[in-house]
Amino acid sequence: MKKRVLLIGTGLIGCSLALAIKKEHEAVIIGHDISEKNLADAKRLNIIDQASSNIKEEVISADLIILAAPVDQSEAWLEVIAGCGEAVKALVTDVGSTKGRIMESAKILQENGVTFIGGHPMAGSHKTGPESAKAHLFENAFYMLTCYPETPSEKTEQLKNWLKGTKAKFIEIDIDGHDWVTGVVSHFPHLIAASLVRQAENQSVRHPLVSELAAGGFRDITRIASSSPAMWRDITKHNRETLLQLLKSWRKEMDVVEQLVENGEGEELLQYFSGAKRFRDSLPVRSKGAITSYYDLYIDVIDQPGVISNVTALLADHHISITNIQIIEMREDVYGVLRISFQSSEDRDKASDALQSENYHTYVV
Ligand SMILES: NC(=O)C1=CN([C@@H]2O[C@H](COP(=O)(O)OP(=O)(O)OC[C@H]3O[C@@H](n4cnc5c(N)ncnc54)[C@H](O)[C@@H]3O)[C@@H](O)[C@H]2O)C=CC1
Ligand SMILES: O=C(O)C(=O)Cc1ccc(O)cc1
Repeated sequence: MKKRVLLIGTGLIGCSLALAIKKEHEAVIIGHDISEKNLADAKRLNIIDQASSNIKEEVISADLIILAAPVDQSEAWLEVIAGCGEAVKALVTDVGSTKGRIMESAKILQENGVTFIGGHPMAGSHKTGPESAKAHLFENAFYMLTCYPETPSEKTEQLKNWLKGTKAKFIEIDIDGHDWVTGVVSHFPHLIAASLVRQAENQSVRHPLVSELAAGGFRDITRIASSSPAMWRDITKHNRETLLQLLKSWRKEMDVVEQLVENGEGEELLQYFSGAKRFRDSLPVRSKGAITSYYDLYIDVIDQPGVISNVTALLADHHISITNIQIIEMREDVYGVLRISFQSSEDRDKASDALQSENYHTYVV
């Protein structure tokens, strides 16, 4: 008999996992969601095989349960699963960006002999829902796993086997370590990106050029501020302690910066920026990190009606999806530049080949 996977939350991450599981396993995937639309889209796109009709029965008959709703909601689902008692035989996991509270709440499953292993695939997008899901979303990305000291290692291996189609790099990490590291490299940068954008908005009333000039690089460094506010609300609530500690140390860092600016002493400033450059330049270039990278391709285009739709239609014909498109400069009869972002370097290379074969001039910066 085919194994049964119950996916609770048929959004971007849940559906991407479902697609990756389907590549490697002959399982039946049952979806459940409070959004009728997302559930229907997941079914229409053949990501799930069926929508759940009786959720308690599905919990009991599942071999694997994946909680892929926002972190606050996944906590509530743990209680529903615990309520099904010892009849539950599934291995249970989640995809939440934070682990402390989830792992604490999931302890109730142990009383029924049910294994819960926390999961966090460290890749995503600012898009949501099943239509943005991709089987290769997690390829080469880190996939953090958190266990209890008593979790049998064969259960962890079982989960990795279920998820092998993701082609992610699994890392087992302790719960506090997870929330600290992701706090530093993902959650805290999100707070700062949001506050930078709000600062620019506040200052834009003083000078209208602020918005104009915030295009380009400012948009790039604040890109993550455009991802789901509801998701980040929940992450911030769940990783509160880490974020408060990081805010304290950031304030100290800002005091140092303020002093440097006030002193205006060249050598001190040079040392500060050199230190930042040194550490940044030492970061691995080719591996994926906590914040999704986008792969940009630049295309020279002349301003003629329909040029953008020609480019996007060509890419659609080659089944290449784009994550963003921006015109950098375009005046009548003058060459402009289109910047198109892709989710992988493979997509970017395919796009470049397709466009060059139609005589477009493309380049990577
Ligand atoms: N978006 C990203 O880049 C990443 C997100 N995550 C985590 O993945 C989880 C899901 O995020 P996404 O897939 O990006 O969001 P999404 O918005 O695409 O999907 C979430 C889904 O959960 C459903 N949902 C909400 N409340 C529910 C409930 N009570 N019961 C059942 N379904 C419910 C929503 O209707 C939606 O279909 C979050 O916990 C997030 O922290 C982890 C890694 C990356
Ligand atoms: O939008 C982006 O670039 C991200 O940073 C995606 C992301 C969001 C939340 C996570 O827990 C992990 C990855």
